[in-house]
Amino acid sequence: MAKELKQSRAETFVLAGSNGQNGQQWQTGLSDFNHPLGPNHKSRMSRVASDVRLKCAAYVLALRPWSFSASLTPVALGGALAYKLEGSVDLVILMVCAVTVLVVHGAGNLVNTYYDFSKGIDHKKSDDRTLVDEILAPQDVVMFGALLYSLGCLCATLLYFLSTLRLEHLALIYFGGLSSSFLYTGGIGLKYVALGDVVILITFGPLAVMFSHAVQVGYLSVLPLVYAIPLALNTEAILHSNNTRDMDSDKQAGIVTLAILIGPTLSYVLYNMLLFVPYVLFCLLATRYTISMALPLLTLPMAFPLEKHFRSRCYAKIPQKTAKLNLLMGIFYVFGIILAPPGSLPSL
Ligand SMILES: CC(C)=CCC/C(C)=C/CC/C(C)=C/CC/C(C)=C/COP(=O)(O)OP(=O)(O)O
Ligand SMILES: Cc1cc(O)c2ccccc2c1O
Repeated sequence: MAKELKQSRAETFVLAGSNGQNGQQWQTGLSDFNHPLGPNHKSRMSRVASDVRLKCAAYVLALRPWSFSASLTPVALGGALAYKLEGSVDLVILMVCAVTVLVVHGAGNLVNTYYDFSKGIDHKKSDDRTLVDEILAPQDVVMFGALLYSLGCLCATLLYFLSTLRLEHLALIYFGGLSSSFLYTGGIGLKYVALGDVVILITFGPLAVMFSHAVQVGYLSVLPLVYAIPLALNTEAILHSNNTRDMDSDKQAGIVTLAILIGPTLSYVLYNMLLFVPYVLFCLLATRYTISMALPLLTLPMAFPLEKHFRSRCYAKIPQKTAKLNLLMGIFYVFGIILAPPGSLPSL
């Protein structure tokens, strides 16, 4: 009985997100009576189909796709740099690289879901309630995570055959990204000892941009590391707002994050720095090198309301809203690089 209740709660939760599917299900149910093999056959089929759909929706929700901009924009940036500074971009490599990074990021989110739940950090009011609300079982999350890591390794192997990058360099960056995604909450759990911010700054910034650039051009370069800085700072703003929001519950659970260490006032100062320093960098690039670097400044009007919400401690949807800003800033940054006149961008 309790199990049925939980399942129906999970179904309601998932269906609530699937715009207007209910009406369609009603229609399917009525047409069951006209099925040649009898009403039960079709209704069982449609129940199985709807179960599969619900399960798939639950898996997608568990990945927390709102955060995917954080891994897609550095891949696009690495590709744009390769195109602009080296004159080449292979769209197949770009796509495979995007899938590789996305899949490792998704797996990292699942590892985070599993360990936060097993350590009692996620609770009824948490953002991530996949396991708390029993939408999926812990074993489902483990299996899905393992599947994504395997898919990531398959994609990395494909990249080895598509790109001229040396195996040792490809493996170094790929397994660096993979182990960061696991160790963020798994194993030693870097997030729980205030090192999560460093992991995010490195993996979603220099590492991912360098990976995307290297598979395009076939060698490692320090240039992508420099270009990654503005975007990495903005991505870290997503995590820092997340950790500031969760400060009290994280403290209660006995873990330490940077937000807990510095307290709410300095957290506000840090959030502002992470939010606005990239704009200062874009201003410098636009005035000293090329005006196309001013394109990301178009997102500035989105940043001010975020600062205001943070100041008034309305943290509720700040990580998701910062992720939206991150996506737009990344897109404009990439276009700024693509549209820059030849030879106008800073190179080392
Ligand atoms: C270079 C290559 C090949 C891959 C890099 C791929 C990436 C970007 C991996 C990073 C994976 C990673 C560290 C994921 C963790 C994601 C994360 C920050 C989850 C949020 O954790 P919490 O701070 O617990 O947030 P919630 O409170 O919302 O659960
Ligand atoms: C779920 C989640 C939550 C976050 O706060 C993130 C912040 C930066 C990068 C990725 C993030 C993420 O995947």
